[in-house]
Amino acid sequence: MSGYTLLTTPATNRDLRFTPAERAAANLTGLLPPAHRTLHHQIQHLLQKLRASPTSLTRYEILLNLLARDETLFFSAAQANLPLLLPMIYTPAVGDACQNYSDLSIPLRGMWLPISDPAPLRRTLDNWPAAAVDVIVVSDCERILGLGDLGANGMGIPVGKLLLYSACGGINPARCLPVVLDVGCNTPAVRDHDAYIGLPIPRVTGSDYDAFLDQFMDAAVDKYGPNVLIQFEDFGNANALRLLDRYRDRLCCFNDDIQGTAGVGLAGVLSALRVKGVKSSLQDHTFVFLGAGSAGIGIASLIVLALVREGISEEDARRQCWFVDSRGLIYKGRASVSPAKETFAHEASAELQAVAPKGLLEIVKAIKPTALIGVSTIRGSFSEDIIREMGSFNDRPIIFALSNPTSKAECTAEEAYAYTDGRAIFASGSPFAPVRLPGRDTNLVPGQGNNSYIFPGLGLGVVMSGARRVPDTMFLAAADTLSKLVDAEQLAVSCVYPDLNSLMDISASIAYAVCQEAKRLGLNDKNVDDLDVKTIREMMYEPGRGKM
Ligand SMILES: NC(=O)C1=CN([C@@H]2O[C@H](COP(=O)(O)OP(=O)(O)OC[C@H]3O[C@@H](n4cnc5c(N)ncnc54)[C@H](OP(=O)(O)O)[C@@H]3O)[C@@H](O)[C@H]2O)C=CC1
Ligand SMILES: CC(=O)C(=O)O
Ligand SMILES: [Mg+2]
Repeated sequence: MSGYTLLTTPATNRDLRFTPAERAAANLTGLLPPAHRTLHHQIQHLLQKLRASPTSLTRYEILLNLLARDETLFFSAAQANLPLLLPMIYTPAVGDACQNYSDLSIPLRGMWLPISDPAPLRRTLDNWPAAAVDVIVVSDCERILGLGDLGANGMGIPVGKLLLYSACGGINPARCLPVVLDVGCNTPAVRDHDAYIGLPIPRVTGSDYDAFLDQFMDAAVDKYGPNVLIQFEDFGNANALRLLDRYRDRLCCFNDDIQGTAGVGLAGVLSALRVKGVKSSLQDHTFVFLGAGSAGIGIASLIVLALVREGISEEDARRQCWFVDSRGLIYKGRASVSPAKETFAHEASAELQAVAPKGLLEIVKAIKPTALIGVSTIRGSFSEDIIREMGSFNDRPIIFALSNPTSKAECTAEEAYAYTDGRAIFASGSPFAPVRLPGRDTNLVPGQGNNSYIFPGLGLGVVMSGARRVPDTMFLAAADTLSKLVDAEQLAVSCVYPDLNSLMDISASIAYAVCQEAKRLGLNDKNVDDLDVKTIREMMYEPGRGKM
């Protein structure tokens, strides 16, 4: 490749970094101004521009435009500055981006597949430029973060997840495919907006929806082979678990909101057990989940798997997890309990049944959980009195406000710490800054309990091992690995996740654990015997090195 093509191909463009000799050799003379810049200089300039940029949307535009022009600069900057850039391309900014998608000045990226298109999906997939794809992130955008149904505007999520696959998980961006299955949108304000980019129809459901999903899964496997990893993302509650159950034993797929979140949730809990002052066994804990959807049921199911591994019966393990949904506490015999919720519907005394519809405070008083996990999308639902109540019978209450984006978090880090005199072990789905309580001389550091700690490394392990399926035990292995990477320094400031700066290394460790699990289960189509963490780390995509 040379000349104009070299400059206009994002993967090869090195912009003002081309040296005079390279410019002469590649017919670039005259196509670039005379100045020469180093990568370091350009990263610093980018960071300056981002810091001066006024809103999350303008920063998102800067970054997505850069990505479409110069992948080396984009991923080099991202990999070297993950704590700064992640919130700009992922949560919380990606929520703003999806809510304003049709007004953004960014190049379109990914494939939108409308259910109304009569062309076979298999043929449409041929329009994607890459012949080989390792990972597909697909959404029907019915539940974008905690923001609801955003229809085709939800593309920011598959795109953002795949940027993390490359920036944190070392998968070559050329081998990633973001997909929106456009089956309509049930949010009138989105659908009826005159600039809406998707199908302006109510959501298609039932057998037509299922047939479309089947067609997509078949087309993806036919085009990219049985080892292509398909990640379901931000499907609504009525479909998420159902689709996972439909495909998980047939294809190489997982649901990130159920299983990825489970991995990060369990890892946070395991780390919390190591924070000074907390009882050291999972068996001693009682969990109350606010929200009984994909994320909550996913986390609880993996906690159950971890407890069963410790020798607890599955039934007893489930009894350690209680759920509260929009109708109150779930218990055996309550009305409106779906099969997934039924698994965690326990016998409840008459007193507890009486408390069930009264709200979270009364439920917390009655159950006295050691851990309160928020996956409800309801900002402020962990109110001051609830947090204080958690602190009244726990030395170190575990309080995870995992709903995204920040505007949907059940409470802030500051609230969790302030109302427990700094005793809360807090984590949140979107980032919060460290908190210094009055009169203290050290910060408390909230960990980011986000599945971004899990899916990049998990996907990398699946790709490297050629695993044909993605069983739950891979998420157990990922959670164990993630938790073990939290060091004493982090635990001392109540942080239950490792430093975000080390996400590439974390992903290498998780990938190794996943490869070993694939081998243990006989699922690996590739030989993993020669892989260790160091080898995996060296194979991961970094701009200019890119062995993956
Ligand atoms: N940190 C992370 O890594 C992740 C965070 N999340 C976040 O978690 C949140 C939930 O996601 P997900 O589980 O997939 O969503 P779902 O739509 O599957 O589930 C939402 C749940 O919240 C419940 N809920 C809604 N309103 C209330 C209320 N007022 N009180 C109690 N419960 C309520 C719903 O109740 P009902 O069943 O009665 O309708 C439902 O059970 C989102 O904000 C998402 O961004 C999700 C995945 C990963
Ligand atoms: C993080 C994530 O996957 C979500 O909030 O949906
Ligand atoms: Mg999600």
